[in-house]
Amino acid sequence: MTIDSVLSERLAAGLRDIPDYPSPGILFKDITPLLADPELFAASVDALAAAHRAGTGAEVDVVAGVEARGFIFGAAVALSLGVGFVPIRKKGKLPHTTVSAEYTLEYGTAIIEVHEDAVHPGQRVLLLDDVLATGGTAEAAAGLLEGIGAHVVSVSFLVELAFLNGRERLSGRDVKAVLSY
Ligand SMILES: O=P(O)(O)OC[C@H]1O[C@H](OP(=O)(O)OP(=O)(O)O)[C@H](O)[C@@H]1O
Ligand SMILES: Nc1ncnc2[nH]cnc12
Repeated sequence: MTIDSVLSERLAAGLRDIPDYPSPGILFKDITPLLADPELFAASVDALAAAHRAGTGAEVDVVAGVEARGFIFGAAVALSLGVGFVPIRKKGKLPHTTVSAEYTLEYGTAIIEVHEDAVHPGQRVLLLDDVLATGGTAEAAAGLLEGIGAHVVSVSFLVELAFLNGRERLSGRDVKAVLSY
C-alpha cells in the first residue's frame, strides 16, 4: 500500500454517507466527522495544500472559498499557503458592492456573491471547496471571480463525486481532488 493510499483511506474514514439528504436520491457526503478529528482535519488541509504545490506549481495570490463548507478548508489552506482568503457568500451576506451569479447544484439552486473589489486585476486565485458534485457551484464561483478580474489558476476539492461529471462543467480548468468516488 502506498503512502497516498494510506492517507486516502484515513481521510475517507472521516466521511459519512447520509442517504436521501437533503432530498430523496441524494447520497450526502458528510465531512463533520473529519472536521471533529484534529489529525484528520489537519491531514485534509495538508493534502489540499500539497496537491496544489505539486500541481502546476503556479503561485497563487489568494485562495477563494464558497460559503459555507468552502470557508472551512479554503481559509485553512490560505493560511497554509501564506496567502489571503476571499469569501464567496450566499446572497445578501456581503456588506459592500457585490457581483452575483445564480446557479444550480446537485440539490437545488442558489445565488452566490463576491465583493466587486475582492481581488486586484490579474490576481491569481486558487478556488477551493469541500465537494465537487455537478460542478454548478464551482463553475459559477470561477465565473464570478473572473468577472471581477481574477485569474483562476486552479480549482481544488477535498472530495469529487466523479459519477456526477462535475469536471465537464470545469473543462479547460486545472481541477484537482484529494478523494474521488
Ligand atoms: O458541484 P455542485 O453540485 O455545485 O455541489 C457542490 C456544492 O454543494 C455544497 O454546498 P451547499 O450549497 O450545499 O452549501 P453549504 O456549504 O452551505 O453546505 C458544497 O459545499 C459545494 O459548494
Ligand atoms: N452529495 C453531496 N454530498 C455533500 N455535499 C454535496 N454538495 C453537492 N452534492 C453533495
